Amino acid sequence: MAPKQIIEGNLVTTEHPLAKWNTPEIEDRNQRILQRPPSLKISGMHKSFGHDGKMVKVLNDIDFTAYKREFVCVVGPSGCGKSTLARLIAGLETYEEGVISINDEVVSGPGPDRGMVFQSYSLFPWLTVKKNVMFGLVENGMSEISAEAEALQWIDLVGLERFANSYPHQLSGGMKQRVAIIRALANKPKVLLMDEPFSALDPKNRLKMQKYLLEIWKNIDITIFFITHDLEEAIYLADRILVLKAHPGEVVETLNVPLPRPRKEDTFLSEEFLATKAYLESLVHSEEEEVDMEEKLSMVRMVSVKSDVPDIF
Ligand SMILES: Nc1ncnc2c1ncn2[C@@H]1O[C@H](COP(=O)(O)OP(=O)(O)OP(=O)(O)O)[C@@H](O)[C@H]1O
Repeated sequence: MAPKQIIEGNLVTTEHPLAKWNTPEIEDRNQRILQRPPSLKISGMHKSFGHDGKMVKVLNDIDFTAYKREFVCVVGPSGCGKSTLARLIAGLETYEEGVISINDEVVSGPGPDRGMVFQSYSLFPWLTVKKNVMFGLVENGMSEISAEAEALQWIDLVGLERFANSYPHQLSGGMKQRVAIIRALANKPKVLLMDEPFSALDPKNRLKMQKYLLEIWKNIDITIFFITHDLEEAIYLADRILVLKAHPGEVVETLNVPLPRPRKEDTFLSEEFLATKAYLESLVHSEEEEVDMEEKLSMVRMVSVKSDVPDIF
């Protein structure tokens, strides 16, 4: 969907397709977010990986700033570098050019200012829920007694008090992800990086977890950088959505979500929600079709190289 051109007299301006949903209240909220101190800053960042002896650029000139207590979702076609971006911010990968900083401190490796939650439940299976949450606290020098008291408060917050002494295999997927979230949050990171954390859950539990996360986020001082394939999830959760394209991964748009908060279940049915989804689909899926076509063409090229195998299709 291209921005609409508006012609007034001799003046030609372009209006964003979602402009009509950007009410003064939403604009005001967005402006207030942009005035907060930057929490995560990515400037001129480039990342390449070696493939078949050649370096292939995966992320190209990424510039993005997330502000304190902002909820940012990242969407884009498969392979556009979403997970790589999360790993770079986490300090698990190195990059060739540019700078990533958290609260003005340059990232040079993993650190306690960033918490991580991934799709696979990364809990220690040999530790109880309580010990899993206590783990990082004790590692960071807290006494066992204080860490236990702190862990129990977090466990309470997500309604798992009855399961404090259970092991991960005794929990449902949603419960495990709640533990993974509080385990990351207990260390009081500035930024919580979440890579498709709910994609293994069924739709009902996924919605429940999205609500939990919004509730937790509302109550603590944390910036969330959340990667998802699910456009509805991104719209429901985010203040802003970072849209990437693939080959190489580049920023297509940073979209202010034109939806008021608090968001409820009927948010999913609102006109502005549906308009935002249609707009994002036009950005992400046209990209995906292009990628598919490129893959199909390269397969055609592969089979068309003089083959002795008879064509059976
Ligand atoms: N360690 C690695 N070594 C080589 N190439 C890699 C490595 N990690 C990622 N890539 C490549 O980088 C590109 C981006 O991968 P990445 O997993 O970041 O994309 P994504 O957008 O998260 O994909 P998806 O949505 O399918 O999870 C892909 O082409 C992938 O093959």
